[in-house]
Amino acid sequence: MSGGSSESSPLSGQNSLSSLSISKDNELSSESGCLSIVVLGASGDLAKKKTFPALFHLFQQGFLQSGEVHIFGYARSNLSDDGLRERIRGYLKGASDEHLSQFLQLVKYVSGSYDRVEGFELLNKAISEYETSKNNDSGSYRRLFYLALPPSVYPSVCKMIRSYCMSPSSHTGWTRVIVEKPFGKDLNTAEELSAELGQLFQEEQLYRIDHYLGKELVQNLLVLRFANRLFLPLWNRDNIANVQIVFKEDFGTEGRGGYFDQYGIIRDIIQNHLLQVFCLVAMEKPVSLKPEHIRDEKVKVLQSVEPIKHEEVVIGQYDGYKDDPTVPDDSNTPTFASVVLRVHNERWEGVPFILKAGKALNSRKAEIRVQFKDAPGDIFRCKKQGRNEFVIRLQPSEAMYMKLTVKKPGLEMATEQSELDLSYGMRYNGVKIPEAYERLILDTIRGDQQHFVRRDELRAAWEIFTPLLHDIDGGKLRSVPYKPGTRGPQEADELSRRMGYVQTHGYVWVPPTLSKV
Ligand SMILES: NC(=O)C1=CN([C@@H]2O[C@H](COP(=O)(O)OP(=O)(O)OC[C@H]3O[C@@H](n4cnc5c(N)ncnc54)[C@H](OP(=O)(O)O)[C@@H]3O)[C@@H](O)[C@H]2O)C=CC1
Ligand SMILES: O=C1O[C@H](COP(=O)(O)O)[C@@H](O)[C@H](O)[C@H]1O
Repeated sequence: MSGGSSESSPLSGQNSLSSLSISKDNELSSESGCLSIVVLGASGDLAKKKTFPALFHLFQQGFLQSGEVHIFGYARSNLSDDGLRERIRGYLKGASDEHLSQFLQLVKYVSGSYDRVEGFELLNKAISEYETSKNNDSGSYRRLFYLALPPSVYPSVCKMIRSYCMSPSSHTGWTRVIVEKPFGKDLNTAEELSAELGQLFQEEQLYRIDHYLGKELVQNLLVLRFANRLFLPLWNRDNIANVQIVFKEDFGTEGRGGYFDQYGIIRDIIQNHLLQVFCLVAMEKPVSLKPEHIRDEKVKVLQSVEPIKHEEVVIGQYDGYKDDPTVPDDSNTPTFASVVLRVHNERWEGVPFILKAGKALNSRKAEIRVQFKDAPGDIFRCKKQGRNEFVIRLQPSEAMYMKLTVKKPGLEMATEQSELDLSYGMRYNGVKIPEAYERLILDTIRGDQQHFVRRDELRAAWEIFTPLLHDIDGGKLRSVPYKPGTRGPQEADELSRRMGYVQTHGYVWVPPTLSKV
């Protein structure tokens, strides 16, 4: 790995990948020069809770180096450099005061509106001053814009960036733009947004972020599926009865009711995060690990999804959701949904994929549960012990475990359900698992689009959900009420049963301990 800057990073600089990028043929190539990272919407929630902490962690690990990088916050609020630094300081954890102040010194603030020339001219001036101050004639000028903003201002902000803030053509380098979801509200609005941004930037410059693609166990899915002989012959309709991809939160919309009510849980979680996970579980093996090969396969599997049937959907809304003054009294917006996807291809015909997400439920977790069919000719008569299940828990406490039937230890020939267990906390004790945003911002700097959503992928995703969303918006499906702190509507468990999911009864997990060797 090449070192890049001569100025030292807090952690010795041995991670200095700020100067490495993944070229089109997936080889690492080196880049040096100035890197300007601009966080637009710097005064907002996402910026302070996710974007700046992610940048800080990259800095701490030496991926961003003082000598090469400068960070600009841009927003309408009237703040000074120190004002922004104070605002984000409390969210930057786990470092010495010295590292923290080194990082904060890299952060500058520019105030301006999102649709006026003056602000963007000021921003460009600030970036250029930094670039020329580095006396960087041979190196490249790299400009990364992170849009931590409501999507309504994406088009005007992107026009301004395109007109006033691009990396100067007098130097080598690049301009890249990270855009946050929601990418539209349905197929038409998403296509309009794509067309507007597409007129301003090449697809290679646009990074549509879905932070679930940055989670450790989501990134593990391709390795798991395609590097393990064990799974290759099993991963299909002959062996798998059903797949559940589940997101649960144990809190409600909490002050975000106004935003949430415009979108609902399908647009907020299922159409993007869970569908991305679904792609990685269901897609065919890509030709190689090149981003385009992977994304080609994702598009193919999305295009093989059949139209969603109303009778294979349950939507719900928790009691008390409408107490939020920003939510209309007659809102039908779902805070819970369970939606069955069916893939019309040779591998998956007949296997239901149940995508379930809900707020204000009984627990917080995100997991993939692959349930296998019963073993034929069961001489142990052990069906009561449950089916094999392979569970990948994305959060909290990353783990993957295979529930399987074993002989109960003892003199009798009795069976019970147990597990092969890979709990990351135990197996990778002390290893820090990177935050999703951290990883994805680093990918952007490296020019690796593998974990970002391509335009045709987005289109295919909206094609699946738009008819259902329009029917919900038009009142053709009604949200069933459910009590906060429960599993959601009973109708959803009923739907899972109808889809062939067989719940295991009597399985008790005993967390492993090495103390009784
Ligand atoms: N390494 C580790 O950390 C391991 C942990 N464990 C723990 O052991 C416990 C049991 O594991 P496991 O059996 O996999 O998970 P659970 O018992 O939590 O859930 C199993 C499945 O049953 C569903 N379910 C739960 N209650 C009902 C109900 N009343 N009606 C219909 N469906 C229901 C769940 O749905 P839903 O998803 O909606 O809740 C889920 O799909 C869990 O807490 C698990 O985290 C087990 C093995 C390894
Ligand atoms: O995108 C979103 O994700 C969060 C959940 O993210 P996680 O990484 O904590 O699982 C969710 O709370 C929010 O509603 C949604 O917009």
